[in-house]
Amino acid sequence: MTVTLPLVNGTSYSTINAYSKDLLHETVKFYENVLGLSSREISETSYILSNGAVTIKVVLSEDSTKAQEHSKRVEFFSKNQSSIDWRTAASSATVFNSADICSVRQKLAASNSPTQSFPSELNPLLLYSIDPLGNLFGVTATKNAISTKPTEKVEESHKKRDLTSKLGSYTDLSSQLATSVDYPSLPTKLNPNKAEKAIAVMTSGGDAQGMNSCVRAIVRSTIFKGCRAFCHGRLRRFSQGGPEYIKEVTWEDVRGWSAEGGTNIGTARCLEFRQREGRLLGAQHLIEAGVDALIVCGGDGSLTGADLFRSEWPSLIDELLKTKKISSEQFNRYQHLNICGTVGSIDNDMSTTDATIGAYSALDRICTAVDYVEATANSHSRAFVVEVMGRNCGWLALLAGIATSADYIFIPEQPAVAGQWQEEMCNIVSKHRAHGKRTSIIVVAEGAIDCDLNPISAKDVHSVLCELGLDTRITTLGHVQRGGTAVAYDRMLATLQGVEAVNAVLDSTPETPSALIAINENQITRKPLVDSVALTKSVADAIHAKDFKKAMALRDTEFIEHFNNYMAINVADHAEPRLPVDKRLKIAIVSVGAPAGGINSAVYSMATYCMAQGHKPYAIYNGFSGLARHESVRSLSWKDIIGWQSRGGSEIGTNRATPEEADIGMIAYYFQKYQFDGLIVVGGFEAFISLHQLEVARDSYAAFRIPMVLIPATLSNNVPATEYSLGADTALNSLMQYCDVVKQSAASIRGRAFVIDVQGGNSGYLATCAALAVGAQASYVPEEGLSLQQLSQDIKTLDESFKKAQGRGRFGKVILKSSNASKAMSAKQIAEIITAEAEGRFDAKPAIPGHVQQGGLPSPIDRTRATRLAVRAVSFIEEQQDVIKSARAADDDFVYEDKAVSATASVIGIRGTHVVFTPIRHAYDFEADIEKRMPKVIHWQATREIADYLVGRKRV
Ligand SMILES: Nc1ncnc2c1ncn2[C@@H]1O[C@H](COP(=O)(O)OP(=O)(O)OP(=O)(O)O)[C@@H](O)[C@H]1O
Ligand SMILES: O=P(O)(O)OC[C@H]1O[C@](O)(CO)[C@@H](O)[C@@H]1O
Ligand SMILES: [Mg+2]
Repeated sequence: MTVTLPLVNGTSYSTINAYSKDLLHETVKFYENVLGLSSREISETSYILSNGAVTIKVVLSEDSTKAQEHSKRVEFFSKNQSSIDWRTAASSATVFNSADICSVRQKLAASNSPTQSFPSELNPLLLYSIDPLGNLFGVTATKNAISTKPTEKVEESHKKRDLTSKLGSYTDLSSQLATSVDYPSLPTKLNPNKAEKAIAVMTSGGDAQGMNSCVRAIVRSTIFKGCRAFCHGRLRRFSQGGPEYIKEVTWEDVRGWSAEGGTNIGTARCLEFRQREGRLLGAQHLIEAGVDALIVCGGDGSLTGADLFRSEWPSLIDELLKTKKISSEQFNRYQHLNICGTVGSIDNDMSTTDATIGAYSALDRICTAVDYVEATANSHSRAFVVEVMGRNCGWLALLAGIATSADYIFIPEQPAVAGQWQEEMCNIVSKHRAHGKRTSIIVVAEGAIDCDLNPISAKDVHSVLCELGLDTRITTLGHVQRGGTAVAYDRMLATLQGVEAVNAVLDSTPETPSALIAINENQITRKPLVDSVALTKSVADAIHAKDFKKAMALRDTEFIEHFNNYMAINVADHAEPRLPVDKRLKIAIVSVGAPAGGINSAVYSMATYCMAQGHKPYAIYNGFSGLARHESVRSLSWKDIIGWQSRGGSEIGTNRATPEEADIGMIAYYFQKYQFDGLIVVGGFEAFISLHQLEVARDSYAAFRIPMVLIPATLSNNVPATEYSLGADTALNSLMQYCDVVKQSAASIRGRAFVIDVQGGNSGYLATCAALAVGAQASYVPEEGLSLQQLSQDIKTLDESFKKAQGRGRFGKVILKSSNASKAMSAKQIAEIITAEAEGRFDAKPAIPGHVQQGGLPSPIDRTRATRLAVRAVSFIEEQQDVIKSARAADDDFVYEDKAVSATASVIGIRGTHVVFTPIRHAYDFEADIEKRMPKVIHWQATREIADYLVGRKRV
């Protein structure tokens, strides 16, 4: 089945891309859940965005009768489309809208419905519709009518994906059909007043790394969309100064800002704004400066203020009119305050978003500091109490605790029991010492309290440890945590959120609730500002009311998951295991492929979590060939893995050989010998192939009839069934730092560009993300290839840009070229072509970071994600025991084809807003391009468009 949906003019590429993916996913789910086709009966799924249309393709297997019948059904329906005429309507209206669906309904009802000649289970046919806001609807066509409500399943998935808050109002389809109301027009680029719109950005509260990227993205996106950009330059405060402090800014003003720490437009905490008079003055200044929309980048406090400002706006302008501070024209024009929030704060304390801009950079500073402190602590066998920021939120302390495998943490959400924490902490520290650890690291959040709300300070903890007899020091990290430049994640988050904030204010109507731009797992989302503020406040209220259970529940689910993981792995091998003896397993871990940041963290977390549960963890050293040749299996003890959480490379070695290459028979023999109950494979595409080989080999080798999970880990980020692989973030940071350095060198020379060769096999992920993070002039990736026309266009753009530079700094340029983007042209050759074409006006040099991209120490993101995925993988192995056991009971007759059994070998991945397990068989058969060693669907495609337009790159 192929469905082609024409794109709406002006709908952002990222929206369409994201929803095409959802649509494809829904289609497959529909086939599986509604029509009962198994994944094996669906032989191909893909979507293509081209020529102003998205084409969703689902090919059903020819050898399935059910599938054939369904195909006939679709074919019949397709043939009747011309008489129904909805496709014509769709192409003129450019969407399937309510009117089109109405017309299908009427015409189908009037016609002799074709459905009656088909078995009843094939009756439902789902029509999909994407409205101009990107909402996805499903409609069921049955014998006599088209049900006007989205099917239950689609409705459920609506709820799950939280489209309502993501994209503004979701109007029930049935009411739309009944009244035939038209969808609101898409305003982003079509807004007739766009040229008149003045969009201002301000940063507020404590500074945070990444705020500059956010401002840069807002300014450039605003200008790109044909509006005027303003910054509250030296204003520094909402209500201080006059309109003269709100300055118009140009494209060039924000050049190079992504690589700078802090916020260049200044920030402050403004007491006056907490009072109505302060907000009144703020309103007056905005109106006098002619600002139509305001984007605030700040923390929970700033956004609380912004929300209050929004709610008070009508009364503020009333008063300004009455007191003649503004004219009646101004009053009429500025009736509605168009305001939007992006969350910039190192504290990560805003509800409804997983991360705030700056939080991961601050975490990076903390982890680096603790890694440094570890070395001196180890030398003296000392204890260190490390105090971290976070105000009333324990996120930084919790994540730092996981990432550095700290011995104990204090966070406000889970206060220590007054009078008891001393003994508990000493107990754990002593046990760790007894097990051979020479250092003790205690992380204390600055807002740490006990359950009576008494603050617990670093000094309090220090005294207790001294009493225990430990040579103890305090390190207060302070503002170092807000220092330095942003990590890649924050630059990307800030950039994508800045772009989305501009879209949100342009989409906004007086009826639209003000948006907060959030991120949930990997997806940029919009949430109603008012709800986010209220939820954030309720966490503080709950803590204040000593309702810590509620406070914890109100933090996002990821926070709770991190907390539980920390608690579990921290008592590994010391406390009584959680599971009864008969539930305890032997679980092995093996690394396959190239080293990647986070592999050690995954092994550490897997092993410690296994110990906490009562399982026995085994490491297979040096990949499958190590096992086949040298029986390199060792059970891991707590002492073996001290410090692994934060180490780079792979302590258990790694090897590219797949089981078949290594000797699958020998591997089965050793699996049998050690009686493994579960296997975790960590690695990239070879690991993916390996897991598939093991699953297929279950047919012949009983030893593989155990639950098996792949934790994707590769800097290429090319493993199917996940949008994210461990190691990609570490690599991205290494590459980004490298780019910053050469960019600075290029800027000093004035007229120079560097062409940087980027690793990643056939995947353009690294080059694409690095381009976004550093503001590269262009990136060439294998998915697109490199045409001479595009190169020539990029040289022209470079030329224009250097002309504008007129010898000023900040104009250092980099071009990123994935090694496999072109076999014909290397980075060196491209640099030579650019130099020759420039005829002396500027030059270009190649730069090859090579294996530096594998990174040194794993980034905090890779460490903490590794922990999360490893704990989930072990839980999966536990949960799947019963399924596999009952299948195994049949022995020779192992139910190989059974869907549930085949799903016991899965890839754990992050997809959209969820951590999901995808059966390896499904991922291999339908989601992988084995020849290219790539997933079929490229999820980062949309960011390429953004990266391009933010540097003014033109596509040919
Ligand atoms: N309840 C409120 N009412 C009005 N304005 C507020 C309120 N809370 C905060 N603000 C405004 O926002 C500013 C910044 O708030 P705050 O100091 O809490 O920082 P933040 O935005 O939370 O950032 P961070 O916590 O990262 O430093 C305050 O100085 C004040 O101007
Ligand atoms: O910038 P100041 O006034 O020192 O404030 C420090 C506070 O700001 C933050 O760094 C950000 O909110 C907090 O973690 C810390 O409590
Ligand atoms: Mg705050």
